[in-house]
Amino acid sequence: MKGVVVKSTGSWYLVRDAEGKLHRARLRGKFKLKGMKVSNPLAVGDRVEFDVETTGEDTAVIHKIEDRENYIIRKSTHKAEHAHIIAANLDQALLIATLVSPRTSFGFVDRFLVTAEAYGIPTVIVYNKTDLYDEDMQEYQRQIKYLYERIGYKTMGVSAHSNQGIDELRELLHGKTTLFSGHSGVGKSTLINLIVPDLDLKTSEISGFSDKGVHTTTFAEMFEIDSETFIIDTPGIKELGIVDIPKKELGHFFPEMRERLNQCRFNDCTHFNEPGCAIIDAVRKNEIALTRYESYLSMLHGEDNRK
Ligand SMILES: Nc1nc2c(ncn2[C@@H]2O[C@H](COP(=O)(O)OP(=O)(O)OP(=O)(O)O)[C@@H](O)[C@H]2O)c(=O)[nH]1
Ligand SMILES: [Zn+2]
Repeated sequence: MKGVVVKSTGSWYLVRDAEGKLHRARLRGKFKLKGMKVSNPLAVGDRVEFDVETTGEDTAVIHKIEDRENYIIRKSTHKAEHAHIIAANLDQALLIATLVSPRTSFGFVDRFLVTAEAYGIPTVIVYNKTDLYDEDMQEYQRQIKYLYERIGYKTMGVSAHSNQGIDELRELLHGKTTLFSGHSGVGKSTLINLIVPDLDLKTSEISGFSDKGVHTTTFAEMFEIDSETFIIDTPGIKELGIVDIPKKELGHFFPEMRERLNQCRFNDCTHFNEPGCAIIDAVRKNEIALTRYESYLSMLHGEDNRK
């Protein structure tokens, strides 16, 4: 039978078959993945082939993993040189952000978008909590929308509290497997609860304490909206995992820079202070947003502005 992994604890898996039935499964023997050092052979979203049998508590045995269209990884907590696959075969990622309580920085948004570009995952930026935005903030949000849509990222405003934009959000998800990401407190759980029927995710009141270390053992999970629409939630993982991008390639992951890279005087231009740089020129002419260029420089210089 064929199925999709909807939950992975590392030792056993929950697999959804084509009819929507769930099977508790384990992996047959040892699996080696081509060319990758990973601490977990199988992740949420993986498409597998399995046999139904009864072996103790488990009712299925997975014997084949299909090649992944894409995947996101983080460094393994166990072995430094190993990667841990968080989720696989994503159609899109939603970056949930807010302008207030807590405000999401451009640095975080841009870093997320760069990682998504590197993984090849289309991203939509969703500003939640619009019910809290006053007129100035609404205007600010329109500017942000313009800024990001100009470079190809769909941006929308929603409110889980007043239901604004929720129908449009449902439409966006339909027929796709979508990863929900964003800082703690932006309203991921509240939105997922609103969208997935019969689900009761714990939503937390924002406290003054940071959640360092609390979530580190939680695993990604896939929720079914209907037979062809799924949401993947990654508790405690605010970013899109890790990618190592060489400095001289960083510009390729900014769409508005990508299209201008061949216009720089020097082939190996880092767009920092080189003469004849088409990127710096475009920033001066306001064709590239200053906040985007600032995010680029901060990533180029290895600053961590994820906070
Ligand atoms: N005003 C307003 N508050 C919201 C909205 N959506 C969520 N909240 C509140 O924001 C707080 C955090 O929401 P959660 O859904 O727990 O946020 P989360 O992103 O899942 O946070 P973690 O579980 O820590 O990752 C809660 O108090 C929610 O009630 C909204 O649209 N408007
Ligand atoms: Zn340049």
